[in-house]
Amino acid sequence: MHDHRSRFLQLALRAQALRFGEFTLKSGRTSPYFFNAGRFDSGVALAGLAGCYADAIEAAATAGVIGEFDLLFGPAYKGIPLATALACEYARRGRDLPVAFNRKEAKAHGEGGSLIGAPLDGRRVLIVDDVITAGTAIREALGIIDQAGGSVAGIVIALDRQEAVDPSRSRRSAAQTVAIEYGLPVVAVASLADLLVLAGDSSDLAGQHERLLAYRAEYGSSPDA
Ligand SMILES: O=P(O)(O)OC[C@H]1O[C@H](OP(=O)(O)OP(=O)(O)O)[C@H](O)[C@@H]1O
Ligand SMILES: O=C(O)c1cc(=O)[nH]c(=O)[nH]1
Repeated sequence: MHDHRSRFLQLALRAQALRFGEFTLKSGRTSPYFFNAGRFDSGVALAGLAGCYADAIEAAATAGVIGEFDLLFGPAYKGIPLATALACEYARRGRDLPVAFNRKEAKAHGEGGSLIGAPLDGRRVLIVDDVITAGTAIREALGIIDQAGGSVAGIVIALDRQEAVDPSRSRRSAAQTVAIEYGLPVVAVASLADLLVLAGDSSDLAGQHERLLAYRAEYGSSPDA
């Protein structure tokens, strides 16, 4: 497993951002695990997470999976601190990248509108979000960026849950669907497959491994779908 993958999963477990139990997802599915990026709730935790994103992007760029981008966009809400922390990480690595994000409810006074930060017009935008399940949040972000005159260079997320959008019809995940439909690279720091490897190797997570496997058997995507 790539260093940034296992480092991210360990950080997420330590921050209790990765939890096991019974959780209702935005899609309505009941999941035995949940990734809550909001638990990266201190400067040190966010800096560690941002380092994992930056390393995953660098690995994808080296592999030729992702091209040039010149703005980071974080979809509300959890994408906002993630894109901001990643911009700070890039600054630490010597690159000053513009950053922008949206409001879920447009503001009617002051500067108004629903976009905050650097203008998107004419920019090659990298979307920075936490997790992809059914792809609803990512599709919304694609629409926002298009409307604002930006072009999307790719999407980076912390965790690809690798779930089939509609398992009764196909085993294609939301990440695969977005990649095919929009021709965009989707880079994940880690995926359900990585979590399964970790859970399979860890005596602490032995009890979770079976439940994760059962969930994947029911909803999991297939790499060649
Ligand atoms: O792929 P999807 O099925 O859309 O699910 C994943 C999205 O769901 C959550 O966002 P949510 O809209 O709950 O908002 P939040 O960032 O405000 O928590 C999460 O932060 C992802 O963005
Ligand atoms: O599908 C979701 O709604 C979802 C899954 C997950 O692991 N984390 C999250 O914030 N949302």
